[in-house]
Amino acid sequence: RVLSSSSSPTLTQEEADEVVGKGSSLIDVNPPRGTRDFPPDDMRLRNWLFQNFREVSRILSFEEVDFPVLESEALFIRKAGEEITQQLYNFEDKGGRRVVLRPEITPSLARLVIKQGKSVSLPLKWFTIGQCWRYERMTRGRRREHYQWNMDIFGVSKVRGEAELIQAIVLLFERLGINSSDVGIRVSSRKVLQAVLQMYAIPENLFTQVCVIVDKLGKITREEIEKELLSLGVSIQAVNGIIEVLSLKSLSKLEEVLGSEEEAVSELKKLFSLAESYGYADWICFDASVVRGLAYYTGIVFEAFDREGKLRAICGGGRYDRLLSTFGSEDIPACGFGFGDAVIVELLKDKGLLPDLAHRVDDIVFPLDEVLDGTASRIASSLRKKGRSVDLVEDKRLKWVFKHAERIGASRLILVGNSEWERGAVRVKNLSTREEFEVKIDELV
Ligand SMILES: CC(=O)Nc1cnc2ccccc2c1
Repeated sequence: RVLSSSSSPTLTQEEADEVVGKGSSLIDVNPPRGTRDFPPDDMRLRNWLFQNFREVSRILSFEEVDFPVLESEALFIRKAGEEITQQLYNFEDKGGRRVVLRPEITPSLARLVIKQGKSVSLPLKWFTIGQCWRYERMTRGRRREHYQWNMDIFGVSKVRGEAELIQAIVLLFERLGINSSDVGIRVSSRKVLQAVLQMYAIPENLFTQVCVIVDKLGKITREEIEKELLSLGVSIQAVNGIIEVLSLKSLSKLEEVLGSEEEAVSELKKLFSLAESYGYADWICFDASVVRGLAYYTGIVFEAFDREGKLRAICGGGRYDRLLSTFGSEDIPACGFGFGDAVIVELLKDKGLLPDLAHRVDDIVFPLDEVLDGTASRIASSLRKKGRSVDLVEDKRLKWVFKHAERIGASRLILVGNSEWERGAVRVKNLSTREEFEVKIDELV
């Protein structure tokens, strides 16, 4: 019964295998490769993070929606060479249908908006927190699932949409104790790249693939990027022009290159002006190298990063005005972001901002004599009906009960003893003041 004792630390796989060696048929107790269990401590942290996601969504007056984790594979088949579509967790179900564990949320959102059609009034602002999957060769030992908070606005074509989304992100960081000296938000627009491709007369139909390639700037070498662009038929002059413009970090320099009439420039200037009005201007900076790796972005794109440069992007998003037409529907202007549950926790750890979330209960009820177990149950039940969280403990020595009370942060210890009970009372120990007094049962609240 090695695995049952709760006091021993979790067994390593080797120890568990050793137990198997003793002839018992212990199954592999680990979750599937690349996935996580959430034991109580981890689940408290996750609930704390998700509660903050929900609170910010409420404050921005977004409505919660949800979708199946399982989706039709067709929703995610895209030809732009994105990493996310090359790692689809896809399979054929028993009905011969091609399905996937979704790698992202946005296509499901688009599907529901199309399905709801005329019955939704625009603009609509929806959010969800959902698990997303990828099937990656475990060579990189990376996770195959994570939870993502998504916020999306459909029916707003102006940069007010993106400005609202960025406020949500800033509010979330501030709620977690992160400030603009810890984290910045790089902002650009795919219309910058679009303008550059036009300057070099590169065919429109290469736009999406070029975006996916230049998104890898800083992740793979410049030679690699050049090679992939050249293989698309982009001239070496265009490649150099693209990389030169994408290294711009000043909006006025961009205006010099593209001119103030260029939509990319006017939209970005409007967004930075709105940022001043929202009061989050010190969080954002123009950085033309931001393109994001998803094929369907068409305009403003943004990503939050830690200013120490230690971590991958914390969250990211942008405008995707032409996603619905890729599913055969009328286009509706849209913008949104995804915020994963992994990098943010690394950042909080680095900044010493992880909250101390202990298991807390209000009362422990403990019969000092087993003949009082019925009475103890009655007391526990009446406290629970009043909404108090009660841990009813039996078959334990009093010493253990005191330690347990400390461990779970109980506020009160209610001891049911024969002598008190004869007087219709119980002994109550206040575990923060250490005071102890006798309380008539009908005065116990
Ligand atoms: C840091 C991390 O866990 N990233 C991660 C983990 N799982 C994913 C699954 C699908 C898509 C993106 C994913 C990204």
